[in-house]
Amino acid sequence: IEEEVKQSLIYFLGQISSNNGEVDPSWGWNMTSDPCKGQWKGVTCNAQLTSIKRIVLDGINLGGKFDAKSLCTVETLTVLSLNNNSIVGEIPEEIGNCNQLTHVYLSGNKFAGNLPNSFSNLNNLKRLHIFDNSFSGQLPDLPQISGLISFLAQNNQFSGEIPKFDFSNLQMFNVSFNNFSGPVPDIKDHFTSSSILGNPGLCGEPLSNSCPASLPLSPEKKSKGFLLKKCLIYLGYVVLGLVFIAFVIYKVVTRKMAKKEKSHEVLKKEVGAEDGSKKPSKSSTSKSEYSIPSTESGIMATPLVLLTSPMVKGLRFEELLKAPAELLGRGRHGSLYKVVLNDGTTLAVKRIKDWPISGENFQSRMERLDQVKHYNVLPAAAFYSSKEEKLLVYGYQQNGSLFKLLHGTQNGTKVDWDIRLNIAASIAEALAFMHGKLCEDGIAHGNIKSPNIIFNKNMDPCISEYGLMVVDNQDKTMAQPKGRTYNTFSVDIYGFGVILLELLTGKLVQHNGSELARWVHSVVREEWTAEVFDKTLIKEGANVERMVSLLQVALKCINPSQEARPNMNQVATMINTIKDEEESFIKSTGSIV
Ligand SMILES: Nc1ncnc2c1ncn2[C@@H]1O[C@H](COP(=O)(O)OP(=O)(O)OP(=O)(O)O)[C@@H](O)[C@H]1O
Repeated sequence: IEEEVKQSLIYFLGQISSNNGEVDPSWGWNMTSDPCKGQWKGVTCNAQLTSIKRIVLDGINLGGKFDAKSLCTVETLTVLSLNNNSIVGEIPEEIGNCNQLTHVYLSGNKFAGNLPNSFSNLNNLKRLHIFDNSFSGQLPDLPQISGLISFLAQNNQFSGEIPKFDFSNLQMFNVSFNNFSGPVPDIKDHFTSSSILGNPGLCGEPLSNSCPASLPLSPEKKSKGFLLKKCLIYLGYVVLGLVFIAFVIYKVVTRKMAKKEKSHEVLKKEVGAEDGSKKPSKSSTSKSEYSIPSTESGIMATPLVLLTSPMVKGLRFEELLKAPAELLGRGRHGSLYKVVLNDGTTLAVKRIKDWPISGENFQSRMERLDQVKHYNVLPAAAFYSSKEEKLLVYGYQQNGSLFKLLHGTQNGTKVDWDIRLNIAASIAEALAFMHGKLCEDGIAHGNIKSPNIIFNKNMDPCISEYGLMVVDNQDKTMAQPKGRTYNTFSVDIYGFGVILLELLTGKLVQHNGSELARWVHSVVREEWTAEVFDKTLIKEGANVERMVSLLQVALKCINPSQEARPNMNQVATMINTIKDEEESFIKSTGSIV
């Protein structure tokens, strides 16, 4: 664990313990001990002891303030539990930086003020329990967090309307005894009135006081409203007119520019043809023989497009092509190179050939993908596109892939059940998030498999190459009725199901997983289910019931009929339930947390 992280956490504990920053020495939080080796009270880490996952400091008389900035230097924190203390003051906006948090338990304290808006950015959050405090003001946009399954905020002073949660996804919900007002949202199929009681300003079913019918407008108000409406309509016409004029100007200018560029390109081509040494092509001698070979004439039809990652700031295409490159793999769709830049930055560059996608479509696809970020999805840092090839630039991740972890020869690496379940849950969450955000754009991953799950510097799993493949014929799974269009999203779900099978059986995947799927089906049919699981899991004493539950999720995902497969949100919820069961089991046996 980095020194900076330790220092920040010790500061956090000092602030939250009391007002004078003192830390109880018997809790072991000091610079000379390791938070992950059981020496820091209430801290637990991942199985490799490389990153902090949980901080649980319930009922130990903490009476200071909550310093989110120092806490959130721990990027990997998933569980924060500070129930039943006397913590005072507000929760700062910086809590939004702890974006790995899945469980936040702050009940029974003296927290006051608003719940910051940044809470709605915690898109991995599942359980938020803040009851028995003095929070006030309106709630942030919590319904934006699609995976939230439990929200308990009773006995506070929250006001305003109750946000429009998707109550069918919530397992627990309680906002009773606050100052909420307005109509009660439609909870009746999911929760009883006890979830909303004690809010004098609320009205409507299932409460006994019905909401007042909206009052008719007075004539004066009516005419004012009419005038306003008229003004807005005229304003709308003016804006539309302006947009149209701007569009025409834009078209004329871009057409002129395109003409100019074309002639420029032709000129460049001619120069290139005259002077072969200027071509950064395969045969070029000016370049290291290990650099990325280019199949093209060397004319850069389009420049390298840099996305929002700071890693490639100011990088030029020539520099990328000239840098020493090592071929890491040659897949079905292209090759992957490890490239080291002059300043030591290490990149992974994927070169895709013959992708029948127009430059414009490719560009807008990449730009859209750049807007959708998830901690467990590796973002592209830059791209290059020409007719013949596309290059995608990522940060190089040195910790290998899931394929390597499961089937590699790293001697003695123990991939226990806890690690496997956490990998499954993180990937499911990330894929559900991406599917949700990119559903309308029709951009699925297209090639989900264990070599495309790679580990970042914290050893957390990341999905790589999202959206790089438009699914082709070979990727289609079997037994689809003829003429039916393929849904790339459900191809991802099949791919994810095969990854689950790999995690459970430890077996290698061949032929798109169809053989492994057949074998698993045959064993399960014969009711030898336990035979399916990886022997190391059985030896470790992993809970067979929960392994069977995960196997059932896998079998649902690889259902030959696309329509019968669950969507990624449902898959993530099922796996999270298994994980929750595992966590409460661990809690009840007292081994962790
Ligand atoms: N950003 C990265 N950093 C480090 N290693 C990576 C990165 N991206 C992919 N890899 C690893 O490099 C290897 C080769 O990747 P490549 O994309 O060529 O293989 P592939 O995904 O099997 O091919 P294809 O997708 O074309 O079928 C894989 O084992 C993968 O785990």
